Amino acid sequence: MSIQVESPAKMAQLASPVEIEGRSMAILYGSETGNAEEIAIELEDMARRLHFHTRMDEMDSFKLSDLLKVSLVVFVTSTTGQGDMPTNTLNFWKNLRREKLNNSNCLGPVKFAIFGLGDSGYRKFNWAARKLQVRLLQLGATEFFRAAEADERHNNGIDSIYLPWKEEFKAALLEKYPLPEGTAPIPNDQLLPPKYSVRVMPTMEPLPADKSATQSALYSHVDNPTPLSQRRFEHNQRQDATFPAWEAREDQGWEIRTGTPVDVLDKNNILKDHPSKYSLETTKKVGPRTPLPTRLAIPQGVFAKVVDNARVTPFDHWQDVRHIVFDVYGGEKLISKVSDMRGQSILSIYPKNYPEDVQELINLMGWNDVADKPLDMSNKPKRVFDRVDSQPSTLRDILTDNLDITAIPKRNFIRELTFFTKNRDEVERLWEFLLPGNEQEFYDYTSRPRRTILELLSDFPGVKIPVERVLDLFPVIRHRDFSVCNGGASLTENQYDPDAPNGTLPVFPLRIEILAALVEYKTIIRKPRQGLCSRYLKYLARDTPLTVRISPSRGENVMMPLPTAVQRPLIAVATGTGIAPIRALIQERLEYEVDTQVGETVLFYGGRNRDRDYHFGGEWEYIKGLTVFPCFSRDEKPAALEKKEEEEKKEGGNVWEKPSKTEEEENVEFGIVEEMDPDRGKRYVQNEIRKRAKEVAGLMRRGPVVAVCGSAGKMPIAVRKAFVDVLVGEKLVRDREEGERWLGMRVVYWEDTW
Ligand SMILES: Cc1cc2nc3c(=O)[nH]c(=O)nc-3n(C[C@H](O)[C@H](O)[C@H](O)COP(=O)(O)O)c2cc1C
Repeated sequence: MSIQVESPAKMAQLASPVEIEGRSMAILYGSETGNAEEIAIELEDMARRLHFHTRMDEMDSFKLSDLLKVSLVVFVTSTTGQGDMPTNTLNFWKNLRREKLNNSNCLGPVKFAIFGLGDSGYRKFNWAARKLQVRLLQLGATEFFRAAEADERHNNGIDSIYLPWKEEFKAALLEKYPLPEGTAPIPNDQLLPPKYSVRVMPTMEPLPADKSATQSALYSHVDNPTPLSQRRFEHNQRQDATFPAWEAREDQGWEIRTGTPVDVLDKNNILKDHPSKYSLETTKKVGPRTPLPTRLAIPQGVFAKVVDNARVTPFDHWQDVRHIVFDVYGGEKLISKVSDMRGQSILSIYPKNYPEDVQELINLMGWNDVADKPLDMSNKPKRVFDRVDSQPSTLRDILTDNLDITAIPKRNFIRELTFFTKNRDEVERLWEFLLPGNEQEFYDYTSRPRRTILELLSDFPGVKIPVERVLDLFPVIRHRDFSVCNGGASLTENQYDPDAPNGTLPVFPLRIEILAALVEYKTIIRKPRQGLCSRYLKYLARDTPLTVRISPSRGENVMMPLPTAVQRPLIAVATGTGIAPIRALIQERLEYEVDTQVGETVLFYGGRNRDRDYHFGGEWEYIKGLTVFPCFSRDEKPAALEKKEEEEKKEGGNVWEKPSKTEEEENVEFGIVEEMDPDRGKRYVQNEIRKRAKEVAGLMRRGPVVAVCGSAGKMPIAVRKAFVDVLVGEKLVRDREEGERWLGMRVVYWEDTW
């Protein structure tokens, strides 16, 4: 295939869309982890090439009245929670649902199209897109093109539906909005002008080379209270300053020990279901250099300081779960806001890239001369935050704080790279990934092994991205949300607010705790995979300052334990780190004990092994009115399991076994089928609920609050079925249908799963 390549030097000759009256498009997205945003970016690129004047933004940044100002609106939204709208659509959605708009036909002139992203493993498949579509039609808007519902479970994921939809959509646009004579669509192999503007300002001298090294060394340890981690702490001095020598040595370590690497990590839950295959065996003795603890000017952000960062799972356990404690300085306002959230709050953390990764990218791109000079960013994405110190950001700063250089590369990114290499072989190889019919190759190279942008760029050394394009090309780092796991507005001893001017009164910081399961695993790529946030949290040291955000639990069915709800019994079901919001709820209820009769609490906790993942298990016996039924799926047959894991190890851990059980058998074991014998399956929470039918039915009669937290997928479905089984079995209702109605009307049923 031969492709005409623009050399970077000729970048000024860009193909610009022409202005055509009555040809404008808004592309509005709702996204939690970036998939919908990525599609919105692609659709905008397509629309610009068809000479539409475009505006692409999160739904929440768009006013309802602005919908009337464009020729077309394309909505791209994922579904989150249990059929919920994504967080960055909630304001827009609230406005759209205002009662006074009913029957107003206020969106009469609006033409729209919707693309939904979902996962058919969830009961409410693509509900966000469906709800949005229904409401827009109710308000008089017209659907310009058929809606699509992409399913992540499809063979090629979202693309299976998206790619053909996009082609049809493009054809419909050209048909209904024909271009004037003499104007043709801009072909895909011509570069469009950048959307954002970045310019290196030549004035500032580069920072001294060792400045960042000295400062970050102060923060390069994990502070754990356990004796083992104490030993780690003592050894945790940087031993080798020249990346990547030390880490690379460590990485080779695990590969030699485990034999052949693993090549498949493409199924949900695979890591959890086959921990011995994918988890890393060693714990590193030396942590990498951590990013500078500079704080970011995040809107509604508050200042926080790390108080503790303790691993709560044993070191030889496959999963590193952290209990991380922060002091948050938000003053009276924050304290009252958190009290209002009543044990259901979310802490958002903004992770950063590590200095060695940033330096590697700078080397690869040849940016060493400009990396530490200030940038003029007159137009930048909203989520590119400045640092609090108000110095102009440098390229190194934004690569550290804002741009996700270790994300899995998406199609847009690869397509743009074709413009920035002079090497024709590279251009052809990059294009190969993008050609129709090559979706599998693209997936095998990117998502399957979880290859990062940085790794892709080192596979294509001819690619040199101009600094002016960085904001257009790299995805922006997304914050990660964690359920706060302590309740009550717990204040710590008075301290001085580090942000306040000298001489002001001491403040009481708010203590906020989270339980974070770090994502670390191996694939065919030699270097272990680590989530960006996991890596950041793993080495987050005591006293590290950072900016965080605290917000109420999302979703439309958030259950607030208001005083009346507190008097009801609570049936809590938690698996693994799902215990975090439940612990917060339990602690929050205790706050009411002084002047209210708090209802009793029953907790069904599900884990694998009592001695490995019974998070906070030691705390329960001290809580009045709480009964706990812990169940551990792997404690029952340790010998058999050990044997199986040994066998997996001998095979080198690289063979993806077909499940030995059929879906139906798995469902029986998992308690999803009706009328099963609770003693037949493993010790899962749903089986335990059936086993305790009498106690559960007793609580059900009293209109309890039911809270189910943990992994999404089969667990919440199985648990709900178990509750219905109990209602039927204990003759509270005649049949399952009535049981479902009971749960809907007589119980406050809250799910928080992920
Ligand atoms: C915590 C969580 C909850 C989800 N809930 C649903 C759901 O209720 N219905 C659905 O169809 N998909 C659900 N999904 C699947 C997402 O919609 C899907 O992964 C999508 O690609 C995410 O796109 P985003 O990155 O733009 O948010 C859920 C995914 C997660 C992680």
